[in-house]
Amino acid sequence: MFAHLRPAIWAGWPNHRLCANPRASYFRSVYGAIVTLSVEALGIPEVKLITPPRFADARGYFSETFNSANFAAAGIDCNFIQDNQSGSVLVGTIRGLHYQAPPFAQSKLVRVLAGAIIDVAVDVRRGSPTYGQWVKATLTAESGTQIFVPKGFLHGFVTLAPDTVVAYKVDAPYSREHDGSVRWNDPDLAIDWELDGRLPVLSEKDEAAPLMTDFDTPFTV
Ligand SMILES: Cc1cn([C@H]2C[C@H](O)[C@@H](COP(=O)(O)OP(=O)(O)O[C@H]3O[C@@H](C)C(=O)[C@@H](O)[C@H]3O)O2)c(=O)[nH]c1=O
Repeated sequence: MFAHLRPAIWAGWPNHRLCANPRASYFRSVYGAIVTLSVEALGIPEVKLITPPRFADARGYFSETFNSANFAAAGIDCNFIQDNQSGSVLVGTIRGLHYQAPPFAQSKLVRVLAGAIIDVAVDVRRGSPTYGQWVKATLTAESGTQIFVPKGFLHGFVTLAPDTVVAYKVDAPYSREHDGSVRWNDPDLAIDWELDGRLPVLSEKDEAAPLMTDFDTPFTV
């Protein structure tokens, strides 16, 4: 009699990256929903890929996109104090590579509300064994996957779909005086933005950002 309320398996599942990771901590309920917070370390282990559970039913789904206790238990213990959102009209819009210097350094928890991005985090912690290395992950509104970028990393993304909306939490307030950037196409970083020959859409600030060789990082491990 309640067949119309029977949960549907969430169409955004599976996320192939997590399926491929035998250490990922997830399982499915009898209804097919993912019921644990999944946290996967990326190539630089301080950067995490996170998939919160989604509970699907005939209406759609419900998801706790952030729960401070559950995230802290999974190792992401930040006091997020500001929520940001940006909308990018065109495919191939790049925002980045950005940071805020101490004492306004920010950890970021990034997700996509509409469309899709490739998100990039670059380690710029002086003395880090992975200094100058970067990781990237595809985030989509459909999958609900998030990326955690700690302090000491440059952050940027490229949009893969028109009208992409990105939301992120930060644990320090915006400070124009501490805002900094490094050039998105720095030759030493050589980030593959997967632009397929397209020219990116950039802000004037990002177009004129300094190269890594001229960047005196304010971060140490
Ligand atoms: C980031 C930020 C910007 N602004 C203002 C400043 C400016 O007038 C306008 C646009 O700022 P931007 O050009 O820096 O916006 P954007 O290029 O989207 O900057 C963002 O890029 C991504 C990749 C990040 O990681 C973020 O931390 C942030 O740096 O918004 C705030 O008022 N508060 C904020 O927290």
